[in-house]
Amino acid sequence: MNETTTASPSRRTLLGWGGAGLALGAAAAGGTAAALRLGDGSQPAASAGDAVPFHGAHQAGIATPVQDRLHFAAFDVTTTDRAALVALLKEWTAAAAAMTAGREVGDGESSDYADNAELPPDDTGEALGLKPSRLTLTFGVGPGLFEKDGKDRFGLKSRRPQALIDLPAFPGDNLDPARSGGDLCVQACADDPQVAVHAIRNLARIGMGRVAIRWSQLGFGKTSSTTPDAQTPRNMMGFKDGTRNIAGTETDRLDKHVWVSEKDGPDWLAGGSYLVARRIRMHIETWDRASLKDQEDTFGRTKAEGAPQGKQREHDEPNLKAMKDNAHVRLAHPDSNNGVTILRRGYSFTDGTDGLGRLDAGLFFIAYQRDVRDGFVPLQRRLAAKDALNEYIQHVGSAVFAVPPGVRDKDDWWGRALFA
Ligand SMILES: C=CC1=C(C)c2cc3[nH]c(cc4nc(cc5[nH]c(cc1n2)c(C)c5CCC(=O)O)C(CCC(=O)O)=C4C)c(C)c3C=C
Ligand SMILES: [Fe+2]
Repeated sequence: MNETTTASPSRRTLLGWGGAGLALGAAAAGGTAAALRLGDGSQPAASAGDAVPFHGAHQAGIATPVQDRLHFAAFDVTTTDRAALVALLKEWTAAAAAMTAGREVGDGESSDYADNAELPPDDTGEALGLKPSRLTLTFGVGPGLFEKDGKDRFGLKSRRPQALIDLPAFPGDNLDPARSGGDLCVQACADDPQVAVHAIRNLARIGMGRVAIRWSQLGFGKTSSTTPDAQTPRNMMGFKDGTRNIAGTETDRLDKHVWVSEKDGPDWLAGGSYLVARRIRMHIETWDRASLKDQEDTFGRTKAEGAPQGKQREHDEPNLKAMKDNAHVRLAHPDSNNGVTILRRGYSFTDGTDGLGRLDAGLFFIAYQRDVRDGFVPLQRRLAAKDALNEYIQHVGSAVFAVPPGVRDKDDWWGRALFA
């Protein structure tokens, strides 16, 4: 698994080192960043400025510790040329490896480093001087890449995973097509919002003429944790969110519930996962008028401590029968769903106010799973039918992506096995 490295030179420092910086960058691209940067083989301790290695068996940004900020982008592929798409994915991979290591895209931002001062710089520059900030870039492919309007656009139709279904409609959905779907996605997570936004902006810029951003979502205040020792974050409803999630260290549970195995197929996806994203709007003003008792009954947990109802401490084992029949946690718990378990990695969002003066705020829900047909779909069917939380939320955006395994080394690239 990808580990966080402690040495965290800023982008400018790396440039300042000149040749040394370039040599370090090349080594990072070879997958030895952690060892080189530490130099002593010791285990790294994560902190907010660090770099998370880009190369590995699985993509970073799934089981790796959750960062503070999100910029998620879904892209439409606008080119019809398979070779142009492949070239883009190679360029994206090189740029992603550089940015996650805290380096600039291509030759950099300023004309000092560009080949030709008459051209725009390779990097837009706003992350210059900022630390890597644990930036992870996680890449996925949507159903439309395989087939759209009955057309096999890139000769990939036969390679579509059976589990990459078009999600069914759920009761209560009010999905906006302009905030749903996408042929490709990139999930950028970082501890500094400017680093995450810079990454998506530069990928979009590289993709000009071949892809176009369909929709994107900024997120803050992570609403999940893959590191159970850390304090559990709270969502916009004021409740601890992520108490019972799969931890990044639980390799058995990750293998069982998150990573696609070789026998699941298809081959190109082994070691990858499936991502479901849902933009879930909260009716904040209604929630804020609900009594504490109603709020706690809605989730089946206490607000202050986050303990399951009838228990004292946050991490006490829930007694589902102590919760109301329609409590969110009771309905979502694996014991109520034949063991169904997903890895949640969502973020809060606030996108100003709507035309009626209400906050446009909520949860940008992200879940990773080994098969959406045994993960998000049955869970959401149950929640959509019965969840007390439905009084206060509405799903307004939706997308599903297959997330390939990790990029192995500097010769590998996002989607290589798919296009092979
Ligand atoms: C389809 C899956 C889920 C959706 C959609 C969903 C939306 C949603 N959840 C919260 C807040 C909380 N969820 C909590 C637990 C929880 N939620 C899901 C699944 C979905 N949630 C699961 C599988 C679980 C874990 C159940 C368990 O094993 O006990 C909690 C409790 C704390 C925790 O365990 O994380 C909160 C709080 C909101 C606000 C929301 C939509 C806006
Ligand atoms: Fe939930």
